[in-house]
Amino acid sequence: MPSTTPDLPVIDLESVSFSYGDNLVLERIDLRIIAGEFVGLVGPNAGGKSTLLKLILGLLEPQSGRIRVLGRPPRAAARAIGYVPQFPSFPRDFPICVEEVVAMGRIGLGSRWSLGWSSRADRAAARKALAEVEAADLVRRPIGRLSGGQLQRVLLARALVGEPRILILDEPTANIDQRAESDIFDLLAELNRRLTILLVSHDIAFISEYVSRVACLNRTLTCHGTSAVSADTIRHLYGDHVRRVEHQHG
Ligand SMILES: Nc1ncnc2c1ncn2[C@@H]1O[C@H](COP(=O)(O)OP(=O)(O)OP(=O)(O)O)[C@@H](O)[C@H]1O
Repeated sequence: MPSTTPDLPVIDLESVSFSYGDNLVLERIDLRIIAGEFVGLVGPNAGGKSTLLKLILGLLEPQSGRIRVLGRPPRAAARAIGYVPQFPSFPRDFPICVEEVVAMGRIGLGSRWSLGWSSRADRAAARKALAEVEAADLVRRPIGRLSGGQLQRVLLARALVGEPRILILDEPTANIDQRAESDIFDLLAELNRRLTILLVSHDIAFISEYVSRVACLNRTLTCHGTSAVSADTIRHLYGDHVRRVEHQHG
């Protein structure tokens, strides 16, 4: 895989358009993310955020334009991406423990699963990833018995267990309280020391404290430095009726 140099964007979209049938969801999107950036992708409901992530992950193909991830077509680079989906991609009442859920993040990375169970190496990698997200104590816990914040940490560990170079997260803090949200973002700031991060959020005010750049998506894309994410930007994106969410940190 080509190495990440300052000249080679980690994620590069050139004039990408995508429609579901005749519903044009993304129009001529240009987005270039370089190594070490932490980009927040914001926008209204149905603005196309999840669709854009699916294109970068190689789960969808654009009708026009070009996407490169680490210089390669998205599918060829999929192993370099750790993905935290908007909702858990497994039933929460599934009778497995946290360690197995995290180890599943190694399926497809050459790990040897037999009869549906992970190898010793996979479980060791899972415990390492759980320690990194400060959730080592949850290792034997059934997945259905976690709080929202704990579940998000476990899903983050699952994304990290394949040792990706890029982390993509779709609304990772949607259903958790503010304290847990701050903790997750502190963790992401730490991970950003070695990983490039692209994160979808509804909460512009909150993420602008953490990210290096905000990309605003509502079928077309506009990018701002974090300081430019003003009340005007929010009004332009969401309309006057949308309340700006304020958070207290400290
Ligand atoms: N599989 C699909 N088939 C048809 N239309 C879809 C599909 N997935 C999404 N859409 C439509 O595409 C548009 C963009 O959806 P998308 O999920 O990308 O937006 P979003 O910005 O992530 O929204 P939200 O913030 O509500 O999660 C919406 O109008 C949605 O109804």
